[in-house]
Amino acid sequence: MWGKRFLIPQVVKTIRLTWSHRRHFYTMQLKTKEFQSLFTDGLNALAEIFQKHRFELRIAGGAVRDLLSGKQPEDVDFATTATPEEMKHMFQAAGIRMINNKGEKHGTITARLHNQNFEVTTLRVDVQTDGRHAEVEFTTDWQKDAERRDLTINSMFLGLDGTLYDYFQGYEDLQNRKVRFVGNSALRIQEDYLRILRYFRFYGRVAAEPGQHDTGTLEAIRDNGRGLGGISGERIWVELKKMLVGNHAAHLLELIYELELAQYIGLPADVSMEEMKQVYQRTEGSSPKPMTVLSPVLRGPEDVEKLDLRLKISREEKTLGLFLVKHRRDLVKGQDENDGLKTFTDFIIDSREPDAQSKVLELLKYQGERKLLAELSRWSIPRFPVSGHDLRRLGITSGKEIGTTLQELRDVWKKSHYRLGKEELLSTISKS
Ligand SMILES: Nc1ccn([C@@H]2O[C@H](COP(=O)(O)OP(=O)(O)OP(=O)(O)O)[C@@H](O)[C@H]2O)c(=O)n1
Ligand SMILES: [Mg+2]
Repeated sequence: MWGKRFLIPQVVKTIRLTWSHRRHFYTMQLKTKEFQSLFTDGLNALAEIFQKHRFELRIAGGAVRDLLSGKQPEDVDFATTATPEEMKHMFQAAGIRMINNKGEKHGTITARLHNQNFEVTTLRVDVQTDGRHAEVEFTTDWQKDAERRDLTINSMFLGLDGTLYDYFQGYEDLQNRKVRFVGNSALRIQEDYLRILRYFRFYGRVAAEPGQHDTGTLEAIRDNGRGLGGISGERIWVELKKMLVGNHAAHLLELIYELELAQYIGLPADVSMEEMKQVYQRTEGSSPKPMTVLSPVLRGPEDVEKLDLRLKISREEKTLGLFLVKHRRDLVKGQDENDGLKTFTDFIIDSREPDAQSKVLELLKYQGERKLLAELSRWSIPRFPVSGHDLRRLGITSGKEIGTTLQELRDVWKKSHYRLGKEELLSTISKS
């Protein structure tokens, strides 16, 4: 019925295949406007330094995936054969500033050129030491670095001359809209259990239809679901949110339940999927917030509290969740055919909730009230025109009386659809 939430990016067709199958990877030339636009003064200067010192420098991972999908990458990570020490010497010799050396242990140096930061990471292999901590070992072998990455579509490198280095058929998978782990799924997941949720998120980003998973992949996820229990709530929530506002979110959330992952990520067990699927359909195309899409599986305030305890959601997300579970059934379109919005605007005007209007907008998305949603988006809270000061001027002195009169006037004003002005409202008292 509805189109896709987001257009799934078409894989770029302008790639020129220059030659194929050199050993077990092939190289291609990518020259798109998104790629060209990366070549700022900063990047050109960076490339020159690596060239001068004869170290290779390539774009790595997510940015390559995005470029091949015709999408402008948000952040671009670089990979190199130079070690962090070698980079430091190189940058120091060229008088280039390096910032926050936090990543250095894992091989990342951040250099600042022409007011732009560049994160460059040494090729590495993750070596497991005690099964919990990964120790890194630097390498100059590009394939080894590709092997430790999560998904084939995230395992490619792009040379600055536009050559694509693809060791695991990532480009083919992207064209076929397949999401696959690199090599053995279970091993990749055990290296970082968050990858289970990354798999779902990228499935939403890449796959054309719900339900086209390799059975082996789903088995590996099911077998390793418990590992999510050891992943920090913040990291889980970041991934889960991206999944919820992407394509196929209802299908993916259902899979989370089918694969028995819910308990490890703060979601209530045994909930009905029906309401969730309906809400997903209703919110299609209305840019719902992640919490709005998730809330149908939250049965009441306790479920929101539990979710917060596990995932450390923001205050704003939590209050929205509480608001939706509280009002999804009792705050509904009124009888007045000519002003269906009235129940909602009255609620907003009387509400002490911060951001009441934006919460009600999410409620209307949840309820699928598209017409009212459009109307409320254009509406702005009218100001009640009478103040205590006005009443004192009319000779009302008792604080209590001022309070009750103001309340009565507010009711008259609301009944008038907020149309009556100050004089009209004040004239209703003198008559009574
Ligand atoms: N758990 C993870 C996280 C990241 N990566 C690798 O590191 C790259 C960069 O990670 P990140 O920036 O977190 O994700 P992106 O894939 O770039 O996605 P996004 O567009 O959301 O940044 C990924 O492409 C992937 O190769 C990985 O293998 N396993
Ligand atoms: Mg990234």
